Amino acid sequence: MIQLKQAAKVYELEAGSFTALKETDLHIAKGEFVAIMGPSGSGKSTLLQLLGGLDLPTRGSIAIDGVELSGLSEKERTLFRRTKVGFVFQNYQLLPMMTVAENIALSLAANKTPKSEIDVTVSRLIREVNLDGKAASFPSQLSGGQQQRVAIARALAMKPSLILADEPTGNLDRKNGQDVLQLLSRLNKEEGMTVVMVTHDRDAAQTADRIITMVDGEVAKEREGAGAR
Ligand SMILES: Nc1ncnc2c1ncn2[C@@H]1O[C@H](COP(=O)(O)OP(=O)(O)OP(=O)(O)O)[C@@H](O)[C@H]1O
Repeated sequence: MIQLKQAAKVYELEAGSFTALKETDLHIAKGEFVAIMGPSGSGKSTLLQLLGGLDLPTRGSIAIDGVELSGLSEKERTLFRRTKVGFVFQNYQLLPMMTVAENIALSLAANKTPKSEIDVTVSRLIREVNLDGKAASFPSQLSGGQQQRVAIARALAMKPSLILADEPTGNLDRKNGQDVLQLLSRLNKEEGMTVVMVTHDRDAAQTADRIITMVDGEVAKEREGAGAR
């Protein structure tokens, strides 16, 4: 599914260059659930951005489903991202002036999906993330856990094969965090989605099949998570 070969990310700054990710080889199989842990600044978000084609490596290569991302034009990469990858962020990133249904429908509308099809898909997704009755609510009227479930529904709208989540439970209390983890785990186990999640929370990481620990821009440790058992 995802193959990094000697992929590195170097930022050029006025003070000199800074290596956020050292040459990394990494393979993530289709249907795998991987957690990425590590201290602040260790390169977790940098790695996640490369995995989703939000950014390109300065050296080395990254391929998703055999497609070499550096070989795509900016436009092709945007289309690739929009159809293959669902992103979930710590702060949800919902549009405050739009309802739950409108937020979920955004990428479908951008892709010129017919209105009747959008309505059916949005209803199905609202049910799937357990937000029945909230279609017309605005994000500010929802709890953090509910907002994150809207963000997950939005990420699922284009039927991506890969979900990338950056600290999806970071702003949530235990119960809401567990609901979000259960949802990600179900999408992974029952719908075969590949999930890569950055987290600071050891318990959350245990949801995964494999836990990767980054230190100073490199993969320092890999171990099995409870999800694999
Ligand atoms: N656009 C950028 N320009 C310059 N340096 C950057 C840029 N993005 C990230 N960095 C640096 O790269 C390093 C890794 O950042 P990254 O966000 O990947 O870390 P992280 O492990 O996700 O940290 P956190 O847990 O705090 O989110 C940091 O030292 C950061 O300052």
